[in-house]
Order: sequence, then structure tokens, then C-alpha cells
Amino acid sequence: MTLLVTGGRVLRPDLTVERADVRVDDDGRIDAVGALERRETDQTLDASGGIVLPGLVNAHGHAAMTLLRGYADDKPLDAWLQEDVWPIEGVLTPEDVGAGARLAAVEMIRSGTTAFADMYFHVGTVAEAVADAGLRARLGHGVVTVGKDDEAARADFAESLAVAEEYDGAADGRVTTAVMPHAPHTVDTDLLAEFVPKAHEAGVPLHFHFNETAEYVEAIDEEAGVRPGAYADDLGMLADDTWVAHGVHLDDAEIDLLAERDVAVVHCPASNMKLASGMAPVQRLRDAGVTVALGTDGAASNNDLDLFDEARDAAMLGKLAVDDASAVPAEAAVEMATRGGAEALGLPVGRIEAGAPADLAVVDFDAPHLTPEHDPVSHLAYAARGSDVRHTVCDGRVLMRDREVLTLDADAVKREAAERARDAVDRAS
Ligand SMILES: CSC[C@H]1O[C@@H](n2cnc3c(O)ncnc32)[C@H](O)[C@@H]1O
Ligand SMILES: [Zn+2]
Repeated sequence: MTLLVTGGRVLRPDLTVERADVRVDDDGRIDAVGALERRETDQTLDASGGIVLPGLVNAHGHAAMTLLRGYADDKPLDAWLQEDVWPIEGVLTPEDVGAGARLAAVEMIRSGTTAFADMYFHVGTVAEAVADAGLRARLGHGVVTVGKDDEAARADFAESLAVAEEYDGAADGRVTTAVMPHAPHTVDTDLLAEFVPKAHEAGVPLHFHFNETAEYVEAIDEEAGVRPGAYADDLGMLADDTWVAHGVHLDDAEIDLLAERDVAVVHCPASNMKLASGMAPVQRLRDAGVTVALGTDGAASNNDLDLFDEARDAAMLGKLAVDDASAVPAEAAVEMATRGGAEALGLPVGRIEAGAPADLAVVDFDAPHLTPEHDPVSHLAYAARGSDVRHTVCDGRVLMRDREVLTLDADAVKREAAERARDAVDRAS
């Protein structure tokens, strides 16, 4: 179906904003951008008073953790995971995970996110949710081997590779995959040494939590006597298609190593603040040439999936981290939420230009908190909210028109997720 997004302004790849229409071909790709002559299209979207952005990219998260939003707050990462999150995750069924992923999909579509990365389990039901929602995603089975016997640990890692091979290309090619060891210290070294080369041989990228807390760094130091950067590099985990989450506690050598290996880092400022994990060196990473993307992490440590919040938090926290108000400026925050995420996930999106897949979000600028408009990029980073998104398009398909989600029944999705979350809490207690 052809589509014309008309009457608005467009955020161009160089982050300038200009009056333009966007025409989408029936293959879901952008056909032309500019002041376009009226030509018959199957559908139109009215963008007047708004700015058309590349759909936002949420480069690290755990979608089904929407079920655990508000379930356990105000604890540091390890206590939160071990005392609250892992026990209840142990009772989640594939259907629960699917329901949580659908709720995440509704939330992301409503706030202009069109692509996301997901590390969880029961990945088949997450892939189904992505297919039904019309989103784009890079999915993987998260491997944790601590506390498992050899056989179960090996089976968990083997499942991550099998899942990556099974679901790659699902949802008409909108689903791609990765092998996802949870973190260097939560996965057995021998299994990493065995399976990382297998992932490379299969052409499947790697994604893992990296240097999220000081304790995560210490755990590797205690186990291997080196920093996690050197440890992961020795195991071949730092390849040019690897992207890592957090990168909060990095020393200079690790920043240089990530740059050298072309590994992207997903900054998750809200999760890092809530769990008091620390402040990532975002400006230093960018100065070193590392691609930095943004992620919400799971809704249980955020507690929403609004990437506009993440952009604002990234800009604010990036300044506080180095006591410099010029660090992580508005343009950097907007770039991380769009092109940075696309590059991290290896997706051909994140820019509005002819030939690119039509993944778009139209932000309505006609709101009191976006008035006056001195600088639209400033508003996108510091003032806009997910609820300002009026239309969302992925792969040329309209997922939300005038704030109505078209691909999923938002009320039914909310109802089912709330019921399943209540039942899971009962089963876990
Ligand atoms: C085995 S699937 C992924 C696993 O990761 C857990 N998780 C959620 N948030 C975080 C975080 O910030 N750091 C580390 N691990 C996290 C999630 O609950 C799943 O168990
Ligand atoms: Zn995470």
C-alpha cells in the first residue's frame, strides 16, 4: 500500500528540520522526501503542525517485564533480581510473556518507537507479538547459567543459538535475532568459549549486559583477574556486530577497546538511576567514536517504555556525569534515539531518506509544553513526550493513526496483561 505523510516538517539525517512530505512505496520503503507533487496514494497521514521523525529505536530491553512494572522498586540491581524478579520470572508461562510483550508493543507504538531489541525467554511468543503489532525487533533468548547444573547450562546456551536461527526473518523479515548471554559473570566461561564462535559461524550477533554495576566488574575481576573488557575480548565477545547494554563502569582502556572493535553501547539512563547503578560515560564514549544508542531496559526498572524520556534523561545525566552542561547536547540525544539505535542493532532504519524502510513517528508540536518553538531539536530532546506522538508507521504500514493503535486492541491487551500479572504474583507467592 502506498502512503503519503503530508503537510508536516521532516527531521533530515543531518538533524535539520524542513517542510517536506514523505512518500512511501508499496514495498514499505521511502520513495521520496520533499515538496512533493500531488500523486494518488492508497493512504495519507496528516502531519500538519507536526514533525516527522525516524521511528525511535529502543536498543535494549525486556518487553514482557511490563508485567512486573511496579512489582518491586527501590532496590539495587542484585537484590532486586535475586529477591524479587527472578523468583516471579520462574513462574511466567509462554502466554504470560506474549501478553507482556503485547503490552510493551502497544506502549512503544503509542510513544513512537518502531524497533526494539529484546532479551528474554519464551521468545516465540515475543516474535508473535512483534508480528501482530507490526513492529521491527531484534530478539534473543537470554542465557543465565549460574545456579544451573552442566546439562541445564549447556541446554540454555544451545537454546539461545537455536532460537536465533529459528526466528531470524520472522514477521516478514522484521524480526532479526541475536545470541544473548545475560552478562559475562552470569554465564559459565567454558560455555562462552564454546558458543561464542558458534554464534559467529552462524552469522548471529551477540548482545549482553556489560559493566552495569561496580559489582559486575568486580565479579569478573575476582573470577578471572582482569577487567570485563579484556575478558570479553579474549572470548571473542567484542565483534563489530556486538552491541552491549549499559557500559556504566568503563575505564579508558575499555572505552578504547569498544571503539576499536566497533561495539555499540546502549545507554539506559532511567534504569541506571533507578537501580543506582551509576552514570555511564556517554560523552567520552561518543568522543572516542563509539556508537551510543538508547534503551529503556525492562519496564520494572524504568518504569515505562517512553524513549523520549530516555533521550531527556540521557542529555541531563550526561551533563551531571561530567559536571559539564555542554556534554550530551540535544542533537546527541536525538541521534542516539534514532540513528544510534539503528546502527547498534544493524537495522537499515533511523534516517528519513529515499530507499530506507518507512519507519516513522509523527510528533504533534501543537502543545503548550512545546510552545514557543525556538529550536525543534531542543524540543525533541528536552520537552517532547511519548504522548505527543500522533501517528506511527513501521515498514510502510500505519500502526497508529491519530493516537489510535490499529494493529492491536489496546484495551484487550491491557486487560489480559493485568490479569496475567495478578495470576503470576499469586503463583509466585
Ligand atoms: C534471562 S533473560 C534476561 C534477564 O535479565 C534480567 N534483567 C532485567 N533488567 C536487568 C538489568 O538491568 N540488569 C541485568 N539483568 C536484568 C531480566 O529480569 C531477565 O531475567
Ligand atoms: Zn537489561
